[in-house]
Amino acid sequence: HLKSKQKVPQGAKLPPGPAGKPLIGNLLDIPPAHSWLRFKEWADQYGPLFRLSLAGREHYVVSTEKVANALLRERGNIYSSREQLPAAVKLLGDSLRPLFYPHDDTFRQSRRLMHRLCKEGAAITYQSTQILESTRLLYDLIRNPEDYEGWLMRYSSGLIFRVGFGKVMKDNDDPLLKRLFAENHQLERVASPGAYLVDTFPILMNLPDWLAPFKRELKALHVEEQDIFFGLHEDVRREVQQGTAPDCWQKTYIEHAEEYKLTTAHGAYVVGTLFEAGAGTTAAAMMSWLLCMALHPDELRKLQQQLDEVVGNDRLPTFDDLPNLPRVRAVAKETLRWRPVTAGGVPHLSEKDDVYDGMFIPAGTNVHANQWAIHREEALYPDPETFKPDRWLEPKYPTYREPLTQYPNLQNYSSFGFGRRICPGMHIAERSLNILVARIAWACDIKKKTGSDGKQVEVPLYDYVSGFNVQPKWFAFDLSARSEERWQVVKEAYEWEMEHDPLKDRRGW
Ligand code: HEM
Repeated sequence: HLKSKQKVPQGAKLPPGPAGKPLIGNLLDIPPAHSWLRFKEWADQYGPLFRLSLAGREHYVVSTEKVANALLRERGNIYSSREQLPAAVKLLGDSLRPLFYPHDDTFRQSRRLMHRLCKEGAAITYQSTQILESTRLLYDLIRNPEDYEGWLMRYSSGLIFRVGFGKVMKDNDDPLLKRLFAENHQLERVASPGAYLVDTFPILMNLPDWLAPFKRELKALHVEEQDIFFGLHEDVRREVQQGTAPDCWQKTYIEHAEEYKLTTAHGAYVVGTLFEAGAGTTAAAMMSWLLCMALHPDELRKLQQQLDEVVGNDRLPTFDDLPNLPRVRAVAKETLRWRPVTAGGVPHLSEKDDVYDGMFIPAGTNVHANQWAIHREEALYPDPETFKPDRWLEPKYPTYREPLTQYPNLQNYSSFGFGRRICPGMHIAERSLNILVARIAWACDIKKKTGSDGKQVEVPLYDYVSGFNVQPKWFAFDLSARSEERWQVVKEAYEWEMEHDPLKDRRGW
């Protein structure tokens, strides 16, 4: 049903775009990494909706919030599918259903389950876990700032470990965590179109296994993924039977399974997906925030000033402080604008022929909402290359909104996608980013390093890893407690949290 009639209707035309080569189209014009930068240049040249053709497949790139909302949100009945990569689908088949077929009941039930676990009312109940894990983060970050990537990963995955499975992550070299990340890394590779040649040339799929090593690789990958998710699910199921399971997503699912018409494998997969989608993204956003602070000491100072006024010197910020900390929320929001985590957007697939603003969009088009460009639209974000939290705080900017006790917030922000596919973890992510920004800025100074020659060691503006989650490559900067008193506050909070940890007897240390 995805086949377009491919005839451009009368009065409409195809959108503009760079000219391609015969057969392969624009395939070779797309840089293998950081493609959103090239896409932004093309948007400047061709406008907010331009067309690429990749080996016979249509890829349209959207570069303003207006067009993204008009298509992906307002016409969500057409634009809510995902491309089913032939390599993945042929080999993995049914197990991908929860996330791929928007008109299939499995998809609806999966999103319903995710909503139950992650909606705002639920997210509020995870705040105490965010307080606990953020206190652990501070305690270790101050003692060993060089390993900031590891501590942020432990925070974001440790949070989901606790609320998702009732398990505690000890260190950032937890063996299960390593397995999950190795797996996640592979999955991102498989999920990026073109990673497997077979997605570009489906005919390769017909090769026998011995000529097609990628087939074995994919199968092994999926077996490992199922194995991990199923293992976690089984652990919780056993505990539910024994009456010892702590409250967690798996337990909620197991106890209410009959309300969701999902197979056990799909249910386990849905909860596993929340982990896969939520851990790396949150950590990546915070790595970019550290970069922003190292680059903008004046912004960190303003942030600390507000924190000192609202919170004082004697205690760490809590969730109750956040309505009074608009600058914390503005800084988090501006970080996601300036260095978006899913920079090129997560593509949606259209399922019906459509016309927008006189331009024809055939069924089966991959629509990319390029956040890098969306967040740099001059009219909305004047001086877009400048990191400027004030644009969310001062009435003279187009993005300002009243009242400051509520705005800025991250709800419906383009960073979290659009319409029926909008990030279900948004409420949890928003709380994580806000509380981490508040607590790290309250407790720590962040600045560029001074080299042995007495000069500042520069921090690169944009030296990012290539991959699905966009995070700065490890960089050198100084982080330390703002004072001995504040370090004492952190230590005491840490001891209190460890003592009152509801999963204390499950920690194993
Ligand atoms: C800073 C943190 C995060 C960012 C920037 C982010 C961003 C996104 C984006 C852009 C999408 C695609 C939306 C679309 O297709 O229109 C997405 C999907 C998703 N996110 Fe997040 N996310 C974050 C954190 C989280 C967390 C904490 C969770 C889980 C607790 C989560 C779970 C998911 C899931 C399961 C999907 C797939 C939804 C679907 O395809 O239907 N995310 N996220």
